Amino acid sequence: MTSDDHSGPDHGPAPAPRPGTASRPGTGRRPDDGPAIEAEGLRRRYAGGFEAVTGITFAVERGEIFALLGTNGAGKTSTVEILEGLAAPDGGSVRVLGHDPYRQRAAVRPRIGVMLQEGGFPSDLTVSETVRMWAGCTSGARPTGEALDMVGLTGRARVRVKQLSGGERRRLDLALALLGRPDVLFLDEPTTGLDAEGRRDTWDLVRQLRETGTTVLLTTHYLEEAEALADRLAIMHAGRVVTSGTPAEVTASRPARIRFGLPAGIPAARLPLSLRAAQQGARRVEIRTHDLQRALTELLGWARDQGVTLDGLDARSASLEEAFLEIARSSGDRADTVEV
Ligand SMILES: Nc1ncnc2c1ncn2[C@@H]1O[C@H](COP(=O)(O)OP(=O)(O)OP(=O)(O)O)[C@@H](O)[C@H]1O
Repeated sequence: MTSDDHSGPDHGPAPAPRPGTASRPGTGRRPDDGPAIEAEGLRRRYAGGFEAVTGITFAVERGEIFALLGTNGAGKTSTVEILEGLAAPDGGSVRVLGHDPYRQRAAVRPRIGVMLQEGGFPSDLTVSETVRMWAGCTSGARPTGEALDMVGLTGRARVRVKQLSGGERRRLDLALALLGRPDVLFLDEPTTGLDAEGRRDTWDLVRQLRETGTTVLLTTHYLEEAEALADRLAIMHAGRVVTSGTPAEVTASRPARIRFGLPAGIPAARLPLSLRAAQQGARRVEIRTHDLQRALTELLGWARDQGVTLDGLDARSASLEEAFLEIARSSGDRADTVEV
């Protein structure tokens, strides 16, 4: 595969010289200054005119883990493919390590690692043969043993790819993306199909890569993954970035939630006015609040005074999942929920 080949699976850096460090025309900035990834007003249109990415802007700083989240069909893959240089934007601009990843592919490709959703390896090769094959067209590749060790596949080196489990294939994909010691690593749903331990191992590896200065852009449907890993994130919906920031920033504006059940014979209407949430007769009550401590204190005080046991009491701060669901939901709050 050459560095200009835009077709098929494309994991690791291809052989090419490292890019020069001349200033970029018009910016006065050297390619090695500034964010690792910059997208400005980025658009992607498919045949028939459907616009999957409708002018998004974001930046990923060097050495940062950045998660791109979104509903199905939000436009994540369409965006990432442009960042990886696999497609040209239909509007706006994109820079990876200071270069246009599509037009200046030879400068960018050797410095990025790509883990696609579907790896597609020759299935008759063994794991170590596959890694050696990719290493053969990667300049400065890690030794095969090191790459396999990083992803926990050392014990499977002699196994044919077709005999690997889905999770093991994801790990092999990751090993190939890491082969060329990339400065920027693109991970498209890296832990899909991995068991809980494999997922944790991958998280540890991604954190170690950040320690050594690697920039990581990942897409994931696992919100706890984004919460655990991402320094910053963006949530996409219908081709737009709806919100972005640190996980704490994204959840900060969302209300906390208290849930409980009332005993039979105690209608929700008996709750203090400031907490009254449920319709008459509803058993499960959900209260949303921007002042969790105050609302909880009031609720517990009321329950004590009334001698009421709150069944299954559960109070929690807003999570990324809630922020995400709020964005994904087209309708408003449920009828038995109130914000206080
Ligand atoms: N080759 C294509 N031709 C036409 N439309 C496409 C093409 N690829 C993707 N789309 C459409 O573009 C939109 C965005 O798709 P994309 O794969 O980027 O979303 P995504 O956020 O990665 O979704 P998912 O989470 O389901 O993987 C979807 O409506 C999809 O149907």
